[in-house]
Formats: sequence, structure tokens, C-alpha cells
Amino acid sequence: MTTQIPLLQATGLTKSFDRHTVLHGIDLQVDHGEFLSVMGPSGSGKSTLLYTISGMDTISAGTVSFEGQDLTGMNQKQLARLRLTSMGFIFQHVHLLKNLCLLDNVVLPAYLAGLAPRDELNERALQLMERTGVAELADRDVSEASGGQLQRIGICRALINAPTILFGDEPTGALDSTAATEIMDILAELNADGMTLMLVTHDPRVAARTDRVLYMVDGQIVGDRRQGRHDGTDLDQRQTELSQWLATGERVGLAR
Ligand SMILES: Nc1ncnc2c1ncn2[C@@H]1O[C@H](COP(=O)(O)OP(=O)(O)OP(=O)(O)O)[C@@H](O)[C@H]1O
Repeated sequence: MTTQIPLLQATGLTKSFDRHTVLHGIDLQVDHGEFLSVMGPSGSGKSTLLYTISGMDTISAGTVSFEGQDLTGMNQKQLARLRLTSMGFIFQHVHLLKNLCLLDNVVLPAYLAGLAPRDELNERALQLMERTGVAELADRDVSEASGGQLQRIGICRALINAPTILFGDEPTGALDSTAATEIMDILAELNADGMTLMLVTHDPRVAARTDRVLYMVDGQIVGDRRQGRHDGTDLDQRQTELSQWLATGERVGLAR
């Protein structure tokens, strides 16, 4: 019998800034192929969870492992390498270099890391841009693209090294609802192809598209809802059910 090693595993994950403890001993397992969202009030620790579980930020106590490798035992160079080769990150605002065209922005992180020859990276970037519907923008400047288009570029940049997991901190937070839906369509398609995704979001419509929703309050996960894969139909109904779960305190540990 084979036992699959979890993709991510946090045990007793604690994070303090000075004397302010923001994450209180979080236990969390994320398996390969999951599509996970993290919700909760502002300041509950969602982003901090994302940054610590991905090794972007240090932890104060506990352990975090990625495919069985203990991140807490790694030095900065090892962590940077792991992030570069196995993890992709997308954010609310896409920070791109204004003096480079959009294609070069997608290629840059992989090029600087010397992971593949330039021609190969260009080809890979164009394939990603094709897939996300922005290939025709390859030669354009940052100022010549809309917010939704820039977010697609951000996704391509995050995918250039073929990561195992894509982390998103409010990836649709700065977009109108049409652009947000289009970005979620892309992320759902990536997940259907096997990519693991973990997204922080305030938007129940975004969370309704994911398979599993964590709810955080005061630095703890107080709810863990497995709602199954969205089959593409009846998102309104799914969102209503999720909103009821969020509102009525059905979350594990919130029923008082
Ligand atoms: N670098 C930091 N230094 C000090 N305190 C921090 C730092 N980063 C986060 N915090 C604090 O940690 C707490 C949790 O912040 P975090 O950004 O993780 O919450 P969040 O749930 O993602 O909030 P939001 O939804 O508003 O983005 C907050 O009280 C915040 O002020």
C-alpha cells in the first residue's frame, strides 16, 4: 500500500510579530490537486497563513513541510530555490516592470534563475499567454493592458516554472466581476488539469468555485468546509449555501 505524502502540512504553526501572536498553532494538511480558499474577517491571519505555509515568511513555532520536506530546516537559499521551482504566487496587484514588454515580464523570473534557454522560455511563455487569452499582448507595454489582462500576465508569470502549487492572495480583489469570473475560469481550469491552488479571498463567489473553504478567526482555522468540485452549474446556489455556512456558524468550532 502506498501512502501519499501531503503536498503541504502545517503542525502547530504559530506566527508572532514582536509580541503579537497572529497564528495560534494551526494544523493544516493540503493534498495534491486540492482547490482551497481561505476566508475570514480582515486581520484574522489569512495572508500570514499563506506566506508562512509557503515559506515566504518564517514561523515562530511548529513545523511546515512541503512534499515531506521540512521548510523550517531550510536556509534562505534552499527556500528560495523551492519557491522558484515548485510554487507560483499571484497577488491582488500585479507588479510588473514598466520598461519591459509583457512577454519579457512573464519570462523574467525564469530567465534570471537560468532555468532554461531564452528561446524555450519565450515559447513556454507564449503558450501560457495563449492559454490565458493574452498572447496578442506579448509585445505590449504594461500601460497598454487592462487590470484583468495584467492579472492573466501575473498568472502566466507564476506558471512559467511549472509549479506544483499556485498561491493567490486576493487574486481577484482588484477586478470587476466579469474580469474576476474570467480569472476564476482560468484557475478552475488549471485545477482541473491537476494544479493545486490555495487562494485567500473575501469574495464568497470566488470561494464558491473552490473545493474546500477554510474559515479563519483570530489566527485559528475555525471552519473547514469540503464542498466538492464545482461542476460549472448553479454557482448562485453554491454561493448561497456557502454564505449560509459562513453566516450561521455551522463552522466547526464556531457553534457556541
Ligand atoms: N509584517 C507584519 N508586522 C506586524 N504585524 C503584521 C505583519 N503582517 C501582518 N501583521 C498583523 O497580523 C494580523 C493578521 O494580518 P493578515 O494580513 O494575515 O490578515 P488577513 O486576514 O489577511 O487580513 P486582510 O483580509 O485585511 O488582508 C494583523 O493584525 C496584522 O496587522
